[in-house]
Amino acid sequence: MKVYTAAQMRAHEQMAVDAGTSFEQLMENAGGAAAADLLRRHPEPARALVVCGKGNNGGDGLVMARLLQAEGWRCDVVFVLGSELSPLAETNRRRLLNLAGISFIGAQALPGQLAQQRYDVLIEGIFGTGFAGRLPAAVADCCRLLNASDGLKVALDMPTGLNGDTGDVDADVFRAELTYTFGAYKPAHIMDAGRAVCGEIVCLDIGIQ
Ligand SMILES: NC(=O)C1=CN([C@@H]2O[C@H](COP(=O)(O)OP(=O)(O)OC[C@H]3O[C@@H](n4cnc5c(N)ncnc54)[C@H](OP(=O)(O)O)[C@@H]3O)[C@@H](O)[C@H]2O)[C@H](O)CC1
Ligand SMILES: [K+]
Repeated sequence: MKVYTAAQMRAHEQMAVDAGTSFEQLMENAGGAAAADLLRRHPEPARALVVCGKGNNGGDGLVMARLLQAEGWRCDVVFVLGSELSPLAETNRRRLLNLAGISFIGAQALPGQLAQQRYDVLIEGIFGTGFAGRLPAAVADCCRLLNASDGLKVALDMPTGLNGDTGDVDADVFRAELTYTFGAYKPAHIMDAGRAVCGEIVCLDIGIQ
């Protein structure tokens, strides 16, 4: 079992890029592998909420949204840390514009939306390996809302509020039922406190060593 810290992930990602795979392709591989597994579990078109931060963890969610909508899913996308995204997340946000089945909802509208709309799947791409420090209040509020909502709770790489390197768990951590991690497990995935908030953990190949 491969277990990589955030720094080791960055090093292996760079090795893959040096060997000819672009960062963009790595993100496509991550979102693509997660979407493929989800589609095997839910072959019928369903309705998903994709909650994104501003980094590449959210970018993985945006790739998933595109691939799920291509299979007839309806995906609502929300950005909880503003609209200034990482370059790769922005590229994948643009790819969603004008696609049937994709709607963008404002972060302010999320509580009302969750009260009136039942989602089959909640995909959380707020923070991954780039997370450090404490959860911002807006993110903690969002995680509480998501935790109280129906629908399969899916975390990308790690549930937001779980530090992948240290295993520290915030009180308002997203409580996932399924965690898709990419390239390798992260230290928190094999710690008891971390495992308790990840649900089933599926490690997906994205083309790094
Ligand atoms: N490593 C790989 O091979 C691949 C990784 N993928 C996915 O990308 C994420 C990691 O993406 P990254 O952009 O590095 O980081 P995150 O998306 O987790 O978040 C970074 C942004 O979050 C901000 N941040 C961090 N901590 C806080 C905090 N406490 N409060 C507020 N904001 C925070 C940070 O901003 P800074 O200003 O602090 O720098 C970043 O903007 C990985 O987990 C995978 O899901 C690829 O898609 C595939 C290859
Ligand atoms: K996440």
